[in-house]
Amino acid sequence: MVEHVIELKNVTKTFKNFSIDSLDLKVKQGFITGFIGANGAGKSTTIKMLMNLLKPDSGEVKMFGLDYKTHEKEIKERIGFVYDRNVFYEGLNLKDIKRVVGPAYKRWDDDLFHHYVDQFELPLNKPIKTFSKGMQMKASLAIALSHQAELIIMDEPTAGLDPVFKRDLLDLLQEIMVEGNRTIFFSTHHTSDLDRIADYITFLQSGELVFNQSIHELSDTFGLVKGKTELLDRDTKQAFIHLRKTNAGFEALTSDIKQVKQIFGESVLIENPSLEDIMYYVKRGSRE
Ligand SMILES: Nc1ncnc2c1ncn2[C@@H]1O[C@H](COP(=O)(O)OP(=O)(O)OP(=O)(O)O)[C@@H](O)[C@H]1O
Repeated sequence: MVEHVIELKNVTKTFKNFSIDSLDLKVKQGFITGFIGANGAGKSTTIKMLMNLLKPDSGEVKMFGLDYKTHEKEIKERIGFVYDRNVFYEGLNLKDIKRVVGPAYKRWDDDLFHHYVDQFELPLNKPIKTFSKGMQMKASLAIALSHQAELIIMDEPTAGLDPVFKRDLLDLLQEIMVEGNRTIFFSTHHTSDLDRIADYITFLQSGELVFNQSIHELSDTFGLVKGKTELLDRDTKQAFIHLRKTNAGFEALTSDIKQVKQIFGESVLIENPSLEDIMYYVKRGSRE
């Protein structure tokens, strides 16, 4: 069994006004990894390369240790790609989909399909095109689970969902992790989703990987530092990715709590930043 279900090595993809440059990324098997980054950071482009919907200009994409060039069918069998825009014929209902899609997968299980359709409270006889966004997401997830996908890849699954439905979906994702060695990799702008369920966070900015770390490692390294403005000078400022002045003094992000403790001792307050704080300060810091 491979430890990393996704492995990108030196992946480069260049568009006219954007590029992903030498991206190295490993996603661990058996965990939920959240994929974050501002609009246009390259998340969808990366996900498309994982799905072989887009080919890198150079570099290597390995899924389950396998290459699309030689093992496309096997890889696709093992991945469930979940999105709201259903690629299946929109006029079809779930019963038709079972008939059409099921036989395409070696490990398709009709009983499982009915189990999830029941659990997700989806109608079997209504055309998919009449489904709400949330229902389409669930339908897509039911199909992925019915062919027993080991890796579930989702591009912004919670976008546009109401808070109750969203929570429902996140609970579901957590539930399906209990069964076996599944891996979930999904992009989102809702960092609170990740505080709730993610084990690892992959953060992309302008096509570059900022970090790919466990939530625990993040809270060990990143700190939100608050203190009096008098503490700041050219040297001490170096400890921060970015800082902003507030009415009360300054607030700044560090990726090296130890160093901040050495420099400032007890004179500053160090809090645990939210993912949103980290994204905000890293983005601002990169503009300096
Ligand atoms: N086929 C393409 N041709 C040219 N440029 C493209 C193409 N696809 C994506 N881009 C550009 O690549 C950049 C990254 O887009 P991408 O959709 O991967 O970002 P994202 O992180 O998913 O953004 P969002 O969070 O807004 O969905 C954008 O500037 C986009 O305009």
